[in-house]
Parts: sequence; C-alpha cells; structure tokens
Amino acid sequence: MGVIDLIARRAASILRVRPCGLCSDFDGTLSRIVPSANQARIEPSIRDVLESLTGQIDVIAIITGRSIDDVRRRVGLDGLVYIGNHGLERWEHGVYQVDPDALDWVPRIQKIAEELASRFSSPAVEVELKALSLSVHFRRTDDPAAVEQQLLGALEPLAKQHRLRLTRGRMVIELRPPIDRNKGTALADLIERRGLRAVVFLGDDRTDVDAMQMLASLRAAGRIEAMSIGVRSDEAPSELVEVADALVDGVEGVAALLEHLRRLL
Ligand SMILES: O=P(O)(O)OC[C@H]1O[C@H](O[C@H]2O[C@H](CO)[C@@H](O)[C@H](O)[C@H]2O)[C@H](O)[C@@H](O)[C@@H]1O
Repeated sequence: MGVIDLIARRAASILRVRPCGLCSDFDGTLSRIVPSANQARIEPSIRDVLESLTGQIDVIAIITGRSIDDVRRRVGLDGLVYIGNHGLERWEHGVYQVDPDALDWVPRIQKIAEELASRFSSPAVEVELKALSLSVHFRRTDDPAAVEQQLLGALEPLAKQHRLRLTRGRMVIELRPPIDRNKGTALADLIERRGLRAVVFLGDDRTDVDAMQMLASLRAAGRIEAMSIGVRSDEAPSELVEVADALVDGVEGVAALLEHLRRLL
C-alpha cells in the first residue's frame, strides 16, 4: 500500500464522521504555482473530484488569500463554501458576507496599491489588489531574494504608518487590515456555524499553518476529528512541514489523494 493510499484511508475514516468538512487552500494546493497570479487555474482533475464529492461530504470549502470573486471564477463550482481574503469575506449558499470592519480599509488599501504600482513599475513586480487586502508578487523578478528585501524595505514602513498587517507567502508579501482574522479563525467559525464534527484540511503555505494549528487545538480539546495535509514543495515553510499530520508532493499529490478519497467514500 502506497503513502497516498494510507493518507487517503485515514482522511476517509475522518470524513465518515458526520457532519464533516473537506477544506482546502487554493494556490499551490488545488492550483499549480504559476509565474503570474492571473494565470492560476484549478487543476481540472481536482475540480472533477470536488464536483463529484459535493453531496457526499457535508461541506467542501476553499479558504484562500484570494478575493472571493477571483477564486469563485477560477473554481466555478457553486456547491462549495468560499472564504476569501484570509477569512475577511465568505460566500455560502449564494450569500456573500464581509467583515464590516474590513470595509473601512478598502479606500486606504486601494490608494496604497496604486502608490506601490507606480513606485515598483517593473512588470516583474505585480501588485494584486483584492479590495480588502493587497499582494505584492515578485516571482517573476530575476533575483527574487534581493527584490524581496527591497520590497520589505518599502512595505514595512508603509504597514506601520497605516497600521496594516504585513504577512509573507510564496514569493509574495501581503498587506492586510489589522483585524484578528486568519484561516484558523475562519475555519473555527465554519466548524461552529455548520456543526462540523470532522475536518480534513489541505494547504501549502504559511497562512495555512493557522488553520492547521486551529484544527490541532480543537482536536486536542476533543471537539472534532481532524487531519491536516501539507503540500510539499521547494518553497514549503518549515512550520507547515512540522504542523501537518501528513504530507503529499505538490498539486499532483493532492490530485492523486483526492482521487483515492473519491473511490473510498
Ligand atoms: O491562500 P492561497 O489560496 O494559497 O492564496 C495565497 C496567495 O496565492 C496567490 O499567489 C500565489 O500563487 C500565484 C499563482 O500561482 C503565484 O504566482 C504567487 O507567487 C503565489 O504567492 C494569489 O495571487 C494571492 O492573492 C494569494 O494571497
């Protein structure tokens, strides 16, 4: 029996406890990492599996740093729950909800995005405005490590000046409102709202560690059955590898795992 098969069997046993949820990050987990944010697309075989699991699993949720509009367009499945901007907004049963405190930050974030776009006019630095937050990408630069330092030099004072949170991900720096929301709190809310007793979560990056830690603490408190599956890559942060209950290799590993899961459930 292969590793993927063992992980799938464990995940399937958790998802037999009802009500259950299968929750996942998007970029680097369901979608391969590509040079530009706008080129990302869900892996077609993963989309098929998620579509066929809808109805068999009580809640399938995508919890992402992207905006809801963006990720819904890229996934294109209406039966899912979408949680965007690292937990500041959600779309569930066709209803969109946003953290009202986050709305106050929209004009300021837009202004900062415009400022950054003119300051870093190289086409290799991409400023992605997501209404409630913004991302500055440097994957396409010739020397990402050096550009990251330059960007941090500019973004750290800006974050301080505007009281924004600065977070880092895979060749990206993000500015977010100073609101105590992250993928962990978003997942805890979802568990509470939908009365979930079992959750499997998949993710590849630092912001996913919040969700994995939240699951670990709810499991330790005896509240839920849970399993965190990390996606291994050259860019995987060490905290993800430490906190995940199991690891699969890249988006291909996720696709293989979900296909196994479909057969087992
Ligand atoms: O929480 P996630 O769903 O993983 O979103 C995190 C960020 O992902 C996107 O950026 C990442 O993917 C890009 C496309 O593959 C890649 O070019 C970039 O280097 C990655 O950081 C997205 O653009 C961001 O808005 C998300 O916050």
